[in-house]
Amino acid sequence: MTIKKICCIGAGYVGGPTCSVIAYKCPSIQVTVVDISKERIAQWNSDKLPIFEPGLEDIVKECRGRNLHFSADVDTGIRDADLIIISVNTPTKMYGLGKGRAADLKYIEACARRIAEVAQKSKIVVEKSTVPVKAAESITDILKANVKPGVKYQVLSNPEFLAEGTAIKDLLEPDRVLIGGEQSVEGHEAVKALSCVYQNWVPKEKIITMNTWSSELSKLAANAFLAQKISSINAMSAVCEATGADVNEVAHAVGTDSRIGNKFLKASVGFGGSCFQKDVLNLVYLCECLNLHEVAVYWQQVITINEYQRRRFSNRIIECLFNTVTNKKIAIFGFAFKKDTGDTRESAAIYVSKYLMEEGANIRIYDPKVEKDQIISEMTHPNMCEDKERVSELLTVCEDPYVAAAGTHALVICTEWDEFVTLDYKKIYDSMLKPAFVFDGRLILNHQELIDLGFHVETIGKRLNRGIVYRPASST
Ligand SMILES: NC(=O)C1=CN([C@@H]2O[C@H](COP(=O)(O)OP(=O)(O)OC[C@H]3O[C@@H](n4cnc5c(N)ncnc54)[C@H](O)[C@@H]3O)[C@@H](O)[C@H]2O)C=CC1
Ligand SMILES: O=C(O)[C@H]1O[C@H](OP(=O)(O)OP(=O)(O)OC[C@H]2O[C@@H](n3ccc(=O)[nH]c3=O)[C@H](O)[C@@H]2O)[C@H](O)[C@@H](O)[C@@H]1O
Repeated sequence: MTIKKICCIGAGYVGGPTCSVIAYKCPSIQVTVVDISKERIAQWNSDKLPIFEPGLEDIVKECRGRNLHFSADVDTGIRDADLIIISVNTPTKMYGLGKGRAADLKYIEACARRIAEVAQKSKIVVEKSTVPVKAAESITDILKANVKPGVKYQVLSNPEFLAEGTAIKDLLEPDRVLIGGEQSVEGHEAVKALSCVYQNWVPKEKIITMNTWSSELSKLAANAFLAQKISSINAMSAVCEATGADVNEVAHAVGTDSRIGNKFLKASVGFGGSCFQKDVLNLVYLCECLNLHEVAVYWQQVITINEYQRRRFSNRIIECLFNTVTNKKIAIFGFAFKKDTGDTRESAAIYVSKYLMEEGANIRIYDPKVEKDQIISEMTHPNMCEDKERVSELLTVCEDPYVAAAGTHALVICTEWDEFVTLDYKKIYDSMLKPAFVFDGRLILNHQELIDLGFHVETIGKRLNRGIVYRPASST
């Protein structure tokens, strides 16, 4: 079977970039990305794309209108396609059975029901969203229970491994593409058809095929291993601070062992993003449902350490600021969950800001890519705050880092944006209240330079405390 038309349901961080790259690399395939959100589709069709991702705009501009289309007409997209990619959100369930841990599959189910309702010819349905093991079976059950005469479905698992901020590079040069399918002749044919799409730019040896359940579990396992690596180094950072060891040196020593590898060993204020926490919790819930208590407890600890790290860092800020931040002004540099993205989902900055505001601090947030409305919506989300008015009293969003820092007691780095490294810290120091504190939650700044300027510097996994040196602005 040759794929000529692809429809992707879900024009989000995954659906948008993934299908843009498919359209870019496969000019003979017509790719339509559909979404129930008319607003999101309008943004994809505009000059200001709904997501910031280096390299994305150029690809969209080249392909849009040629073989890449964004449409709010979900039914037509489904009806015309040979292959449908489901790329809708699978957030953690916030109610009912499995609340706070299980993945909410209601959007996936809605897609399956819509496909069954409108499809008039056979289709390959590709599960790209991250799901618990056996979700493909549920999709198959829904499709088969509502099948029309002459229509056949094959459901494949094809999880996505892109990381935000590097999505286009990850999609153009993936470490691997994973395709799981039914172990039958029809299943193998469907796997082959999807594999042929990828072979337009991905070397064949990088396309790994396996059974559906292995593929679904591999995605959860990959994210759990990555998150576990960060929690491991963050746990070590606490030991470093208590002993005088330096977490960067420890990470370097550990990471040069090729069996361990040097990636994902950067200690931080804690991992954020829409997926690590959600997917590890999803795995924990799966293990609990399978009666694998010890395994569930093991993976839960990855989340516990992450929460501990965010709390530990925030507590250190309070302790250093003479055990009270009430009415103090604190600048937060960076609100995105990592650099090169405007995404703020589960960002550590949200938690640090929340903890400090709970203590009565005035928070001044600056992020080069996150809009004011987005920051306010995160900080006033019902899960985050009980008193919206209090938040608006204590929170200021600034469009300039120097304005954000001026007149504050402390500066807190929450995101590793490159521009934070090259700011004029002399100018910042001069504009701050003294003693002026810097809390580097990303280990990106030149600490010695800051200390020489007169700052009191605190960071993760390293003791820099030389006592508080007060230097009036004029003497530096
Ligand atoms: N964000 C990331 O970096 C990665 C995400 N994933 C997984 O990919 C999936 C999608 O994630 P994101 O793209 O970040 O989500 P997102 O929230 O950015 O986008 C999902 C889109 O699906 C749309 N949608 C929901 N139900 C729909 C329906 N019934 N019909 C049409 N459209 C519908 C929503 O309106 C939304 O625009 C999730 O399962 C996630 O775990 C996997 C790898 C990376
Ligand atoms: O399933 C997903 O959604 C994706 O989740 C992550 O991608 P992403 O969350 O976009 O970004 P990462 O680069 O993994 O960073 C996640 C968080 O960990 C933090 N991090 C990362 C690496 C590190 O060494 N230390 C560290 O604190 C980052 O700052 C960020 O807050 C995975 O890297 C992707 O492979 C996966 O596809």
